[in-house]
Amino acid sequence: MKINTAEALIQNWTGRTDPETDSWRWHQKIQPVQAGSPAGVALIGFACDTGVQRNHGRPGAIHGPQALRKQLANLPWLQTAPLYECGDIVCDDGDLETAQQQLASHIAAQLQAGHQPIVLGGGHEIAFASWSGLAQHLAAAESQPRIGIINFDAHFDLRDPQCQAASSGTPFAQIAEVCAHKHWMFHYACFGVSRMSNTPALFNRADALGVCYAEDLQMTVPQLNLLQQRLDHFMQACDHLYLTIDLDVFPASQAPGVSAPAARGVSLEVIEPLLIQIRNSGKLRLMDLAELNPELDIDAHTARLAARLIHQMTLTQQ
Ligand SMILES: N=CN[C@@H](CCC(=O)O)C(=O)O
Ligand SMILES: [Mn+2]
Ligand SMILES: [Mn+2]
Repeated sequence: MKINTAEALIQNWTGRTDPETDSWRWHQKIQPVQAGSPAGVALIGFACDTGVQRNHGRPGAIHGPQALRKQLANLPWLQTAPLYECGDIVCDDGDLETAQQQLASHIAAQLQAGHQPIVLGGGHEIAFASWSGLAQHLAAAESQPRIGIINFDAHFDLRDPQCQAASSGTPFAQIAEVCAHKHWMFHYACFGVSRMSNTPALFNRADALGVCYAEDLQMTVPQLNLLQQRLDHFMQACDHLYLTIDLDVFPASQAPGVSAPAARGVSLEVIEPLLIQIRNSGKLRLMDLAELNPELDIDAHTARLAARLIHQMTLTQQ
């Protein structure tokens, strides 16, 4: 495990500079986070594909944070909250568990400082670390925090960690185990899950754990209203939201740069309004983006899509 510091990474935030007034871009606004920085959005990288490798996927997500920052750098600045670079946790030695612990502590520290972290993955093993960071932070003030996990994903990622090493396929089952141990509710929604990409054993585990899910086939524009009602109902039962977006939820034509591209997928047309609903709920504490694999991307389509989602989620409610 190693750390890329915020001060080192800030040098990489370069891009176009325009002569007109009111033409700021992200690379001109981002600052390295410091103790006492006013509350803002805190970007943290998790450069890791050890979980994908353990899950027999295609490596490359370790380069995700760098590719994503490159696309974020040139976005026009429409945001109101300050934006901070907080560095990378790099898992370069196969020791996923240590890297996850480091990321969790880093996230908890940023939350404690009043920031809203956005974590740039990295394989979906990021989710166990992200949730653990939020849990650490909330446990300091609440005995039984009501956390809702919203995952946009073609997969449940509920593989049994008792039968296999922790990986990109196990994070939500790991979280369910920790919740059971702590007597916390496990409130998990998976939007976009595909019958073609999950065995019946995983659907059965989802049912046993009371997971709220919408299949890719149900996630169409005519169904959007119903999906919004279901999302609203899910969000009402919790106080804090952790949003995680596995980019393989999108059709392969929109997101080719992932380990396991979707044959069908769910279109941005449907996902974006749901994300805006989550943003506007006032309960979102933490989000991450998982599975961006620049080595498999085509003309950075997936990285651009991921950057758009981050842009959208950091806008103030209109
Ligand atoms: N995070 C990925 N999870 C999927 C990967 C599936 C695949 O590689 O085909 C899973 O374990 O089900
Ligand atoms: Mn997936
Ligand atoms: Mn996943």
